[in-house]
Amino acid sequence: MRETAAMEDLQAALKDRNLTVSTVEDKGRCLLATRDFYPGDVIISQESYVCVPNNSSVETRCDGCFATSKLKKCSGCQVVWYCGSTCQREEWKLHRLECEVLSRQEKNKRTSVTPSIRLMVKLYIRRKLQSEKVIPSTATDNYNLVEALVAHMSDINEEQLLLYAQMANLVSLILQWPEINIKEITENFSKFACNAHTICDSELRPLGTGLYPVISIINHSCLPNSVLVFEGRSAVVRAVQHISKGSEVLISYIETAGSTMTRQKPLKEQYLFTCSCPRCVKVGQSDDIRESAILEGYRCKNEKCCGFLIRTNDGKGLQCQECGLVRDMEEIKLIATEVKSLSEDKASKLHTTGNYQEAVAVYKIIEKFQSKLCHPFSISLMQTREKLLKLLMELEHWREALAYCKLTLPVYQRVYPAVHPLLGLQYYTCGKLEWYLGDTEGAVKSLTRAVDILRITHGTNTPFMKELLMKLEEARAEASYQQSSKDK
Ligand SMILES: C[S@@+](CC[C@H](N)C(=O)[O-])C[C@H]1O[C@@H](n2cnc3c(N)ncnc32)[C@H](O)[C@@H]1O
Repeated sequence: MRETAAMEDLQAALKDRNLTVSTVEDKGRCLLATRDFYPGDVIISQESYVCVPNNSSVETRCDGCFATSKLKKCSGCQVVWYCGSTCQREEWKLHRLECEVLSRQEKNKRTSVTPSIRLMVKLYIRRKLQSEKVIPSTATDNYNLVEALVAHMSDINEEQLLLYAQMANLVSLILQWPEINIKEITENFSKFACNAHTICDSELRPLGTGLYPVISIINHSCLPNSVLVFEGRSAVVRAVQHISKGSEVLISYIETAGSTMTRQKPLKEQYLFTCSCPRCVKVGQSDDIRESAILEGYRCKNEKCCGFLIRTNDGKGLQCQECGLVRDMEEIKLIATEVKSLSEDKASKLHTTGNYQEAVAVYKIIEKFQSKLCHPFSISLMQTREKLLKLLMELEHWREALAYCKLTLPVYQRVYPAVHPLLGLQYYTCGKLEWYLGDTEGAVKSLTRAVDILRITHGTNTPFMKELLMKLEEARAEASYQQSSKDK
């Protein structure tokens, strides 16, 4: 009864936004558009029901705004950090109770309060405060919406279930509420796994985790018509394609650059479904096999040939489908083992310990090996170049960074649709580097491309977008000044 009323309230609230919740075979609930939406339109935005920053022993963030500087620990619980009194005050209604329960824990046990445990503790505190009317509830902000989320309890494996049960016990020990239901907390951990969202900044760097129960009604597609971005802690879904009235709103839950098998793995493991979007239904078809071999396979022995390779019938080699040359499997394995050991044992350790110069040297060796091993459009080669780009930017080696950025762009253009935030952000990086290096014409081109994409995915009102638009204006003004000087 209570759920029906909550659902009716939600439908009424969504009606004003030209949306409705429906159900679709094999997917469960879904969000439908009741009018046409166009690229850049905000479909829905929502504040989190609860959220936590990704605090760890190496990095801490403010609980209110996720900032990393000028942080002070809450003097009560010594667990939660704030950047100042504004954030602390805004969070106090909820943190007051949390502070109380965390302070009861022995000091050394407080370190076991991981972000997921905190998220659950906060969920229960918010539910309590809403039921006691200390915090107001609305049609889009109430615990009934959390109750309606899918949990997939019958689909998760024993090991996972045991882990959730142990975590639920810990939450119960922290809260020490007599009415607490461990089975329900276990189920809520399972709900977090397939419904919570990673909160990112405008450049898609992860900051925290949040539960947005209305946004969680949106299903996945590897070729989505919408994108989820965050403005501070608010989740905003924008159309990236024309969505006609009656169509389902779809976002992507995963990194969509990758073969069908690569994409299906996390969807199956974390979200417990087999995707049948227009990209996934092509699995096993010749186009799909070709694309997988290009993105995740090896390059032709002839360095001038861009063909893709398929395993020979005897399994001893890989044959180029363009020129017919066969590459020996043993030779491939040898290089692949070298790359693996360099990446895992050396490069990433150097990177995480801040030895950027040495990390660059090792990643350059890896890149050389991968260039011999992988197809020019290979995703792993692109990821190595992406790491080199980031490291070189840290080291302020702008020219080299730009060269790597330019090498990644053709792969970005191939693996992402024309309007994708990561493609827009890569053009932005390219434009900034060109601008620093005095290539005004190049900067205008790249920044224009970045704006064309990011104004659709990110809107135009955030500080991030305002800065990008200002940079483009400056670059354009400089370009026209240079042109007029040439004309004189
Ligand atoms: C965030 S929820 C989305 C809303 C969900 N359909 C519901 O009924 O609440 C994620 C879950 O929805 C289902 N789902 C999402 N996208 C799907 C898709 N493309 N095909 C099949 N199931 C999907 C899966 O069960 C997944 O674990």
